[in-house]
Amino acid sequence: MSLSCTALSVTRGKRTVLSGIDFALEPGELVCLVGANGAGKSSLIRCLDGLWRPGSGEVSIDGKRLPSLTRAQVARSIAYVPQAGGDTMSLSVSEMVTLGRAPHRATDTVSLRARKVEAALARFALNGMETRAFDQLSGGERQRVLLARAFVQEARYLLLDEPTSALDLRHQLEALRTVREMVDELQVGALIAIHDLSAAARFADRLVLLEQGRIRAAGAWQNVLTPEHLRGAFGIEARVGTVDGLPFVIPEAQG
Ligand SMILES: Nc1ncnc2c1ncn2[C@@H]1O[C@H](COP(=O)(O)OP(=O)(O)OP(=O)(O)O)[C@@H](O)[C@H]1O
Repeated sequence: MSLSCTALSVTRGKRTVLSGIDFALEPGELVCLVGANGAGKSSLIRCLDGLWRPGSGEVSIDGKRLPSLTRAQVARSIAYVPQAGGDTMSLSVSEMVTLGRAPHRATDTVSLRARKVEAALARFALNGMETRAFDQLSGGERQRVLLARAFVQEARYLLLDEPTSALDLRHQLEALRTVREMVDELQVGALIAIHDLSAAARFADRLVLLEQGRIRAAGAWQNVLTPEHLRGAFGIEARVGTVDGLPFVIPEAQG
């Protein structure tokens, strides 16, 4: 079982945004997708969720090719959290999170749905905010609501596009820990596009580094976050190491 793509290429306008991507995400693993602005991280996530059709190549969910699946079928397998700011519906926090149960409408009882939503609100520290309007929340609060909505969806695969970019340090750590727990306890597969390389190395089983629409490197963080790859993909010199077993990446002062 996996969420996978083979020989995926995407063109937008005259621009090739992804080229020859082979990738598979398996249940029970957390993969971080890293790369410079415009490298193609969001584009790959949109293709894997079926929101964008690739120009060539194919995407499969557990062996079934994407164009043959309905949106409802995709939603039972994949929970997608877009970059912050994409969602501006004027619903309450509790209504937004409840939307995550839509794929289970046929089998949910009212009380089961309420219990699941309540558990998700608690997990993302949203208790007491249930009646607040989503579009009046701060960026970080919105991200937590969108994570709770993905959590309650109980999909096998999670696609998270920069889910922690607006979170403060504590909530960032808690959100990534929660995703790690979901991966370990519930055996979901999670793909997270993220700019924080230290956090990526800390929480992911493996990293995929994109550069101009191609995979430049993939594997254990020690093999991906090398001086050569960081220079090539980001144009920086960086110090990479561990402190008490926790990985860090610190850019050097540029001359
Ligand atoms: N709708 C579009 N039309 C044309 N080009 C697009 C479109 N969406 C994205 N692109 C281009 O595709 C490339 C990849 O964009 P993408 O958003 O996937 O990058 P990213 O790695 O997620 O970047 P960031 O870190 O800034 O979020 C960029 O050059 C971008 O300008």
